[in-house]
Amino acid sequence: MDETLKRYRESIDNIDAALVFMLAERFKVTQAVGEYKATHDLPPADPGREERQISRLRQLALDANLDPDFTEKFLRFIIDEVIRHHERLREG
Ligand SMILES: O=C(O)C(=O)C[C@]1(C(=O)O)C=C[C@@H](O)C=C1
Repeated sequence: MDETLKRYRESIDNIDAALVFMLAERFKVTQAVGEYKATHDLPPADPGREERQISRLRQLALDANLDPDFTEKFLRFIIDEVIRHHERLREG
């Protein structure tokens, strides 16, 4: 394979691995949050918190030259999955 393309792909593979590890850590914490919410009778979703997260990350994306709409969609996708996990924990 072309050496340049091979080097780019090695870098992509490292970045993808880091993303998986970071997501695994995030879901570890949100699992604990879900258990806390379920035992303290707190609602699975907190729309105010989500609004603040999205607004903050949109700004960070702009600073980093990343598409803020893409960033919001990505975060929304993750948070929606977290809320589904929280709902399952609440149902027991
Ligand atoms: O911070 C919380 O309360 C969470 O449950 C975590 C989290 C998130 O994944 O960031 C998920 C659901 C809430 O609506 C807000 C944020």
